Parts: sequence; C-alpha cells; structure tokens
Amino acid sequence: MLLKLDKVAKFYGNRLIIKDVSCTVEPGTVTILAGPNGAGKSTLLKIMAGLSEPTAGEVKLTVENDSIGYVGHQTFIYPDLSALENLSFWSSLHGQKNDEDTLLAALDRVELKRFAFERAGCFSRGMAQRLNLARVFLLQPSLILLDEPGTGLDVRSMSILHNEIAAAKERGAGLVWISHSVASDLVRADKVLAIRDKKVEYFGEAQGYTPEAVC
Ligand SMILES: Nc1ncnc2c1ncn2[C@@H]1O[C@H](COP(=O)(O)OP(=O)(O)OP(=O)(O)O)[C@@H](O)[C@H]1O
Repeated sequence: MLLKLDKVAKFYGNRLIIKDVSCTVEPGTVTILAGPNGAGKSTLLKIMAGLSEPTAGEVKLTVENDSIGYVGHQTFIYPDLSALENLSFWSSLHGQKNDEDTLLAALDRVELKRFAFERAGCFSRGMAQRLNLARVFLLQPSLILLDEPGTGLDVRSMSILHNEIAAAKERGAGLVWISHSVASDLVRADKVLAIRDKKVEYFGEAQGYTPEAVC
C-alpha cells in the first residue's frame, strides 16, 4: 500500500466539501478519481499530495514526500529557463543529478527534444503541459497524482500521456488520476473512486463502474 485515507473530511471555513472518504492506493495501479464539477476531486487530490490538511480523518503515506509526483492546474515551469534547464533545475530540487542525455531522453518521450534549448516561456500551452509531465515522470515517483493532466493536450499528446501513465504503472507506481474523459479512460484504470454529494459514491474495480450513474 502506498497511500491510505481513513474517514477524511475537509471544510473550507464552515463549508463541508467532503466527508468520510476512505480508500487505498496500491503500487502498480491506476485509480480514476471521478465526480461532477465541484465535487471536491482537486481538494481530495491535494490532501493525498500533502498540499492540503484534512479537517478530520487520517492520511497514511508509506512513501517519502520526495517520491510523490503531483500535476496540478499550474505547470510550475520557469519561463526564462530552457526546457532542459527546467528539468535540470527540477531534478536538483529533488536531490537528483541527471546528466544531459537523461534529460534529453525525458524530453524526447514528450516529443520536446528539438525544443530542448528554447525558452519554455515561448512554448504553447500543450508544449508547456508536456514539459510539465516530463518534469514529473522524470523523477519516477512512487505515487503520481494527476489533476486533469490532459487539459490543453491534442490527440497525439494525449497518447503520450497515456503511454507515460502505462509506463509508470508498469514500473510499480501507484497513480490517482482526475480525468476529464472518465468513460474513455476507464480501460486504463484498475479502480475508480467516485465522489458525489460530499462523500464516496463508489470505490472499487474500474470494470464495475458505470460513469453515467455518477456524473
Ligand atoms: N481554497 C479554497 N477555499 C474555499 N473553497 C474552495 C477552495 N478550493 C476549492 N473550494 C471549493 O470546494 C469545492 C470543491 O472544489 P474542487 O476544486 O475540489 O472540486 P472538483 O471536483 O475538482 O471540481 P472541478 O471538476 O470543477 O475541477 C468547490 O465548491 C470549490 O469552490
């Protein structure tokens, strides 16, 4: 087990967002986090990432903070640095020293190798999003938390994302993924955690989940 939530609740001020959320994330699995707009998916993912404290309940992690990769709505890319410098900087922040070949290979995986020495500030939204994915997947985290990582990606880039998700799962990472296309991404998932009306409506095998019933 990589992560366990036990009866997690979150209030913003006096407003209850989610309550009684219990689930586990196992190595080598993909869990889709589903639910309607405003259900509290991003809030829950931030709690899993340790970026937000639950108001009640427990979050148990068996991995170090450095082994959590989080892709939120912001890309955390430095516009004045090149793509390569961004990856190098990010690696060093996490105590990793990657040589140029490794960084170029990471850029190649997201089809940005030929832009390696260009300022990231000039990148299109999709390119920035792909660089952001390279940044997270490069570090090979044990737990990967993805908040709508497909936003701004075209069909080809979506397949890059799907390949990275599959490769991370293959090497034993546990992934929690807020997808904006739950119905089509179910085939890529092992489990679904669906939130509705502030609580868990479904936590179980992806095969047994019917998106229409929840969203
Ligand atoms: N920092 C915050 N302070 C106060 N309220 C917040 C904060 N962050 C989120 N909320 C509120 O909490 C609720 C859940 O938001 P959240 O972003 O977690 O939902 P979501 O399921 O990810 O939504 P979406 O599918 O639209 O991205 C929303 O009503 C939102 O306005």
